[in-house]
Amino acid sequence: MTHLVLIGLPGAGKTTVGRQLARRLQVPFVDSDAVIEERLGCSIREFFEREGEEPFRDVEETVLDELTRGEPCVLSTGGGAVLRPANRQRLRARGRVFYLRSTPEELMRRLRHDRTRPLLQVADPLQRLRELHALRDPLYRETAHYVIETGRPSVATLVNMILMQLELGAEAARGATAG
Ligand SMILES: Nc1ncnc2c1ncn2[C@@H]1O[C@H](COP(=O)(O)OP(=O)(O)O)[C@@H](O)[C@H]1O
Ligand SMILES: O=C(O)C1=C[C@@H](OP(=O)(O)O)[C@@H](O)[C@H](O)C1
Ligand SMILES: [Mg+2]
Repeated sequence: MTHLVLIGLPGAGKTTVGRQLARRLQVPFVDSDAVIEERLGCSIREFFEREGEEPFRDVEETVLDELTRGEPCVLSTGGGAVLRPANRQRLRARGRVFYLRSTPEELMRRLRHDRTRPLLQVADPLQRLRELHALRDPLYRETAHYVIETGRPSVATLVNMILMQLELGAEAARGATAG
């Protein structure tokens, strides 16, 4: 078992799907944002407002490095985990990475009433999600081993889709060894 890493924009379902996936596999679940908040002693939103984005990214890089060296787990990341090249390389090299992909419109529907996402506390959050999508979609794709479209499927179906991809990957590896 290696680290199973979930990446994607805010609202993609990284935390929700990750928790269920870990339960199904009976492995530990870690959300890097929760670890960061514990370390900061305050919410990410408060830290963003007080210190700005770069100090947050520094802590995020350290935490992601530590977690991907540690015990294998399902690791749900924050939406900006792919911004730094070092993070992209480490996540891809140390785990199997799943990009939970969605449209900005669907993400907006999910996060309409959510006030915990610092990057979306702007006058036009849908426009912000569109910008983030345009900027980051190539970075998520570069980092991921698998892309999972999350528009319609329920959380339980998404978990099954991920498990199926893992099983197919394991079969292909067995076939390569046998052949
Ligand atoms: N596949 C899905 N279908 C419908 N709602 C979802 C789905 N995945 C997540 N959600 C909902 O969207 C919101 C954001 O999910 P969350 O797991 O916090 O996303 P992330 O960690 O990627 O930012 C939550 O209210 C969650 O219940
Ligand atoms: O997209 C981003 O840059 C961020 C996403 C957040 O996590 P979620 O993707 O779980 O909202 C959190 O890490 C921080 O607010 C920054
Ligand atoms: Mg999350």
